[in-house]
Amino acid sequence: MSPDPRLADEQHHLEAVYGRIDRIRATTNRRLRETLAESGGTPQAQSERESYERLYVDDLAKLDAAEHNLYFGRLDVNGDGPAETRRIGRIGVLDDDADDTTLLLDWRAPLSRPFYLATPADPDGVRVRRHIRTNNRAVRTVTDEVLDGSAITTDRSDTVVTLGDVVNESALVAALNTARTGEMADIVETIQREQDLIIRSPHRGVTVVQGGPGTGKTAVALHRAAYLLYTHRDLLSRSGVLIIGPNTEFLRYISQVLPSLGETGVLLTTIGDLLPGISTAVVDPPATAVLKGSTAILNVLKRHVRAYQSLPKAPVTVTFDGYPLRIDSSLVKTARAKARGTRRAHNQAQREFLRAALHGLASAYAGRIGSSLLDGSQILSGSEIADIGDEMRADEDIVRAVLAFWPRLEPKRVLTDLLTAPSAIRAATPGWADDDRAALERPAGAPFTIGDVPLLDEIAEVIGAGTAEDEAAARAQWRRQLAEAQEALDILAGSAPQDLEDEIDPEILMAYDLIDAEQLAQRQVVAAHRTTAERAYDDRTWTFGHVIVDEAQELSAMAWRMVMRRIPNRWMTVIGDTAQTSNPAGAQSWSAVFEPYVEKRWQLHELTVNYRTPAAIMRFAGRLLGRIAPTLTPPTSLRDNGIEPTAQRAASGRAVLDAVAIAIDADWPGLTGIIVADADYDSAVDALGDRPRIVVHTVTGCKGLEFDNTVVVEPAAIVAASGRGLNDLYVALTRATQRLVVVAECDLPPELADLPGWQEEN
Ligand SMILES: Nc1ncnc2c1ncn2[C@@H]1O[C@H](COP(=O)(O)OP(=O)(O)OP(=O)(O)O)[C@@H](O)[C@H]1O
Repeated sequence: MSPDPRLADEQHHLEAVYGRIDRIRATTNRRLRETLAESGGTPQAQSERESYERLYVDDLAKLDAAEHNLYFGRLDVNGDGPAETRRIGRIGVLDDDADDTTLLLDWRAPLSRPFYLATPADPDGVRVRRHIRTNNRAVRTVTDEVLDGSAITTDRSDTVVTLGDVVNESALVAALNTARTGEMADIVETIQREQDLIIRSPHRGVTVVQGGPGTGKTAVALHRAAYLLYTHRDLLSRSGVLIIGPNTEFLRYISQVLPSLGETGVLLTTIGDLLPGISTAVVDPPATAVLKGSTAILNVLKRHVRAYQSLPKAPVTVTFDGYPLRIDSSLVKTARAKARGTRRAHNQAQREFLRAALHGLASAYAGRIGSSLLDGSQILSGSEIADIGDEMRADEDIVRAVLAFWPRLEPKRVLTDLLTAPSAIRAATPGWADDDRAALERPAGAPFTIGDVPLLDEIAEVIGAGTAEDEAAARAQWRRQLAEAQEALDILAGSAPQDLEDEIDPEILMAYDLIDAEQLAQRQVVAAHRTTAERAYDDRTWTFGHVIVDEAQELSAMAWRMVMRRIPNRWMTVIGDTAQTSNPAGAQSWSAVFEPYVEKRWQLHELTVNYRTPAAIMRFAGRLLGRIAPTLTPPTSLRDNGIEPTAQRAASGRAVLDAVAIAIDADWPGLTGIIVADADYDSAVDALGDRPRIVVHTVTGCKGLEFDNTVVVEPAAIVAASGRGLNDLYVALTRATQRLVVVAECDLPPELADLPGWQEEN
């Protein structure tokens, strides 16, 4: 058989593309070297150099990341105009010839869209859609789909015709059958119609993507991030895109997808890591999680903060100018009323408290020294009394004594004070049951949990503070940065309808003003060389341009408040499956989550095809869905690989050991995941030792991940371990792309009892 001329044709084009990429790389490398060789200059010049350095390094990283399978698709189009060939790649590439010829169209460009949407029934002008597989800069295969009956089909056996709703079917099946590596791959070559509609959705509010396991929700969310960054580059490169995932293992799993699409600089984080200065993966017990996750905790936090605004039990005496003065309950009460009357956050209102208390002390002092000998009336003027108040402000002892009744607060300290003191909990929870109070309490020295992070964020709001680290950093930098801070304050004064209006005189700035100014200054001036993601990560008050939440069903109501604070424009993509919720404080319905924030202005999209789990496995897993969420339909598996799932009875006490032995002995191709209840995790890891291509996960840790083969250990233990045990089992059973083996010592749930190989005990 003669060589396929299409291969030579595509190879020729591929070489033109890589030739151009190599030239871009050489130029960027040269510029980087030149920038690194420069030194000295003003701080401004240095900062600019750092920006350029970052830009060049980023560009090089993007070229490297997109190198693999850079060119993958081609459309031969004959619409109304002349026939046209469009070549589609992971990133767009223009030639450096006189016409800037398009060598590759970016997959996100509108002209590329028919690659994902065209069908024989609706070809949209496309005559032939071609898939090009390359490896190491060489074209390996070329597959054509002829979409228009008039086209002359090349006489090759790999020509397939699009079937039903599935677009690019042979490439899709090949992608789905590829062995997993433990890192998620992009799906840019085979995005399906229902996925494309979400990825390119123009909706500017909350877009919710609900779909069963394996329906490509995560893939869709990541490609939507890439699409939005491409389409709204100016806006989103300044404000940033935030992706929130369930745990760091999951974030690691998905971390390469965006770089492979030429996008770096998106901030990926978990709820436990979202607040600057704290990082936690510790999970609360279920009863505690429910209490901390519900908005009923808001009043508890507010009451607890108000408890710091205290009254002296006995008068405190301070000395001014040799005269003893009393800080008593009535003086503090008056100052407290003034401070509360500002309706500002605790730390911000401290200034008014101090002013009012010093005014009270100054008046008392004036009463001692300035009363008329004739009638006892005050002979000092109001402004003289104010001057005395100012003098007192310079007296550290007086200020310290006054501020004991309105101390400056810091979120971690406030929360720790609450959770570790039964008396504080009791005072802040009137009407609560003692069991609930006990569930909130934790021993001194215990670490912060994921459920604490939204509480810390909420406290930071209530007291009007960043985290301690922020503030310490801001104070240290303040003197050096006053000039920039002042400039930023002007911006603040000019743009923000905030309650700082009356405080832009630099002479009377308090620490919190300077923090805001400094943060703004950092944003606008000083840190120009840091990426948007880095700046956003360090700043609690950063607001993003777009936020994506994956496994969103796991977020509590309090976690949603924290997320919403970071996205005031509410432009979000939220993906999840309420049937997979394992957090007892997580979501049962999307309307309950979103209506408080956007009322009816959110859109729901459903994905219905399971690209991951073969039909034979889904047959069993789907039965559990009937018990978890009878109204949801299990997704339809795209593939049936002919491998039946099986179950094996383990000997007494040997379920974990048998499961590990099975995984090792079977030596299946690809990646194998052993999924166990939390309590069995350590023994499974010990039994496995260090094995390539076999990993152990807990049911919660495997969320969002997938393996070619899975061994699910002791379903009864998984179900019994939590109130959402059935959901967890459903997640575990749907992780496999090829085969599933269940190993159990106890009886299986009835839905699984007819798994091939399982022996009921007599
Ligand atoms: N159009 C597609 N082309 C190729 N592969 C796809 C496509 N859509 C989904 N996949 C693959 O299917 C698998 C499941 O996708 P993904 O993890 O995004 O699903 P999910 O809905 O987030 O699942 P879960 O809820 O179970 O975590 C992944 O391997 C993904 O790459």
